[in-house]
Amino acid sequence: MNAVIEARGLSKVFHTTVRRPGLGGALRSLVSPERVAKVAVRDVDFRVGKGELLALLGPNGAGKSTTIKMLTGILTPTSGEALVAGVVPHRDRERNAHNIGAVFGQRTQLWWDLPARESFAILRDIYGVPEARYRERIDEFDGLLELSEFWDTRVRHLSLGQRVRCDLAASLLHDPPVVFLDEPTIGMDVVVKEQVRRFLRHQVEERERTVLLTTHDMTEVARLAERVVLINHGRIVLDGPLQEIRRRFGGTWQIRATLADPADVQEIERQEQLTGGDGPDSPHSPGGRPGPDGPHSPGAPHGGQRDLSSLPGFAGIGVLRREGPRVVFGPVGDGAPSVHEALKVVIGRFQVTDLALEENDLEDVMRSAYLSDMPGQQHSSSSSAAVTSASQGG
Ligand SMILES: Nc1ncnc2c1ncn2[C@@H]1O[C@H](COP(=O)(O)OP(=O)(O)OP(=O)(O)O)[C@@H](O)[C@H]1O
Repeated sequence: MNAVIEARGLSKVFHTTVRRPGLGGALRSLVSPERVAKVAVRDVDFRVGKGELLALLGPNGAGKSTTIKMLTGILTPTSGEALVAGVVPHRDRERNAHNIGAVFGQRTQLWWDLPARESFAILRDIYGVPEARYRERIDEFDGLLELSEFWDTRVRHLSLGQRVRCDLAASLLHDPPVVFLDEPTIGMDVVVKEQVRRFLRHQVEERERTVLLTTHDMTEVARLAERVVLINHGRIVLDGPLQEIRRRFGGTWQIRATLADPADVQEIERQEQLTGGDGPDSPHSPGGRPGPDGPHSPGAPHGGQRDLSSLPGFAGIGVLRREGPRVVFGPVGDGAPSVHEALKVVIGRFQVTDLALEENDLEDVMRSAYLSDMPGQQHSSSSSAAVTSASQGG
């Protein structure tokens, strides 16, 4: 992959002065200030290719904004290197500014007392955008974000959703190949969020921009990101496709199917007997929906019980429950496929008359992923996702 954004061993340590409690403590702090080092980002490596949207995810205080600030040149890394469109951001801020657009959801780059139209004209002049190009882009952005209805309103009077739409358009006026978005849709209503997501998809798919996005909104992640980097305590704990994260931390899907062919039902019965299953709907069968803790949760089939792995293509797929021809398939073990892969296998092998899917909510998946990043926990490695075991950072 030809990387457009590259972080190599990127680290940032903040040094802050702590105030001791009480009046005596305050006086002592004045005379001999106590300095503490906070490692916000440690040894972070990732690459993002042209036309790729990567979601940088992690709990509060994980180090996402600090990483973005180093990649935009706002902060200088303590060690390691950032390279964005061939430029080291903090060393060549001017060239970097021409290559990137950035939106920090909580702040604006527009002039508070000017109407949006005038802010845009100033940015056009700063970046030297030719008039014809400027018109073209404004038309494109207006078509996607409906800016003209508040074009002449002072920025200070815009609603949050209107202001962020303006900020998004403003950040792309100079046609940068790289865009950084730090929680761009925070506080927006669902309609505006969807509009912004369509806009971002357009920028990635049609304009081949490279986008690095942080968000706590899992719907956003599901709609926009194919690949995610998960950061916790300043370290990368996982870098891989969203499907891989679902598989690893949220292997709790179910496929409910009614088999049309009695021969298929017999085949399943045979497999159940072969793998030492307790038979359909025994008191020992897993019963309800597996828990949110992944394949090893108490509800998931385990230890080969009702495992269908010996059927071609069924590795990692088992029977959770069965009542005659009505079968509930679910994941078995660490190598379980995603619900979409499993669905292909099930309908490829069996004729079904009735089908329903249930997949774990992405919020639950991410909660499991965040919680799994505890000292002493090891993630097993995988072919399609680079996984690093992380210890708790300071
Ligand atoms: N200027 C600073 N001085 C000292 N510590 C800082 C500074 N900026 C950030 N930190 C600390 O670095 C850590 C990472 O913060 P950062 O803002 O990067 O997290 P984040 O993942 O973006 O969190 P959130 O999702 O809450 O925005 C936090 O512990 C934070 O307190």
